[in-house]
Amino acid sequence: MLVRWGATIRRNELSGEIFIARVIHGGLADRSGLLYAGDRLVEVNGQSVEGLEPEQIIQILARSHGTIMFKVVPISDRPVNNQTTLYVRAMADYCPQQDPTIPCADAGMSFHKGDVLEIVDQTDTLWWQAKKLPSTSACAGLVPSTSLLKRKQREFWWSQPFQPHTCIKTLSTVDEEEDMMAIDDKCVETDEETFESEEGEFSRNIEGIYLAGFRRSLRLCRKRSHSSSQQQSCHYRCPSSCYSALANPYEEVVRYQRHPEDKHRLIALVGPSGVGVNELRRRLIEIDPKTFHGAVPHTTRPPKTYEESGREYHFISKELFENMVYNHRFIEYGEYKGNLYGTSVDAVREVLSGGKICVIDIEPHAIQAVRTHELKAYIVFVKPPSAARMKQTRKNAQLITNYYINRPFKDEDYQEIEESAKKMEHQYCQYFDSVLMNDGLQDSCVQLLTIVRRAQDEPQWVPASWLRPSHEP
Ligand SMILES: Nc1ncnc2c1ncn2[C@@H]1O[C@H](COP(=O)(O)OP(=O)(O)OP(=O)(O)O)[C@@H](O)[C@H]1O
Repeated sequence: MLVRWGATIRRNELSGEIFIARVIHGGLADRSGLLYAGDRLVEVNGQSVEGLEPEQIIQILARSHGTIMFKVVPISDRPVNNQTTLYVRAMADYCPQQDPTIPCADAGMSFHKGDVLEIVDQTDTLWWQAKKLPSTSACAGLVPSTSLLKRKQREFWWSQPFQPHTCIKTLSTVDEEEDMMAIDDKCVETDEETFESEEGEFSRNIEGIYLAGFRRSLRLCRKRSHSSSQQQSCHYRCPSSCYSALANPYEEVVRYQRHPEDKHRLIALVGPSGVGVNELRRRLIEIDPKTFHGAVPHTTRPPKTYEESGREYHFISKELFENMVYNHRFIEYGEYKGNLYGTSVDAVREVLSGGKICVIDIEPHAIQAVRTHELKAYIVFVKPPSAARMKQTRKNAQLITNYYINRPFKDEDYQEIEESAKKMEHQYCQYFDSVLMNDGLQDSCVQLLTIVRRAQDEPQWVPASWLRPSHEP
């Protein structure tokens, strides 16, 4: 292996001859244009390599200074390089140092979930050559091909001891059970009536525009359905994360820039419960309600006297709701106190068709439902600062939990938010287009505005399938 010179060698076990195994794209050998994969190595610096082991040749090279002379017998049919460059997003982590099967660990390139890789050479069916973008290095590194990485993932997966999967937990479900025993009168225990009469802040009417999608019952239904399903298997709850990662270690991506006349991209905020996703979303819409809008959710509960269908909710029958579920019309849905609630693709479409930017918040398992050719969702992960920092900044903040609305934060909440964020990031970071740390609220709002503008107006990597409309998603 001649990494420093940008090539690797192999020994033919039958003939004992040494061949150039591969030339690393952008390396010295490649740039010289003199060495090709398949060339037979005869001499190095005038010394015959006949009968030598590859390791002995490496030692000769290591002792060499200045110019190095290779004498080779060129391969008769030099391959014509007619490959097109492929861009992919890594859906898995890879570390060559931990891979005993890589032909040359030093020539390998590590990557993490979410990294965008430029695949510059796919000649070898097992080992591709790639650069990590943005790249400052001219030289590519070895990465496993799709088929090889899939195989590795499958082997790794099967070698793991069975662990019942625990989905990311909704805030304070266990503590709240205890709280039920000793109701803190500073908090308000949640019941449907309380919620429906306490909607004020969340459905505020500004300049004649309703802030849709902030209803507490909707948020609670999400928490309830989340906590009640924690015993369900991983495959049922989050097929988007574990299983599809096994199936697609790389996702082909292309550069996409929205044409000013195209519909806006959906902005989907994801974050651990309590981190401030709704606060940020609400503030964004309040800053510019003519530009930003939430999606009006659907529910099967009957409307209150002051509610209008299509404003607070789309009020529909259970039968119709179930039909929409059956036809995959919901991005997310759940049940709360016998009523169904959900955010539909149609509700998002309505906002986008009106020329506005639709901003919603979703649970991470719903990310796949918005990563479609039509919605072209831009995913912003809202990340908490450290627990210590949250303790300083969230003194007046209030939580909506399974059992209470507007409960002040406790120390355990900060820890839970921090841990939940770590799990979320670990499991879903490959889908995050931006990460926003919600430290100071003012700052976070400014950052979110910048992120949203960038998402709409600047080129971004998106799944290649989005630009091939016939291949949804
Ligand atoms: N950066 C911040 N600094 C101080 N307080 C904040 C900040 N961000 C949010 N808060 C406050 O924290 C509380 C929880 O925020 P929010 O309701 O937006 O949580 P969430 O992430 O939407 O969680 P959930 O989905 O469980 O309701 C609110 O009182 C909100 O005003």
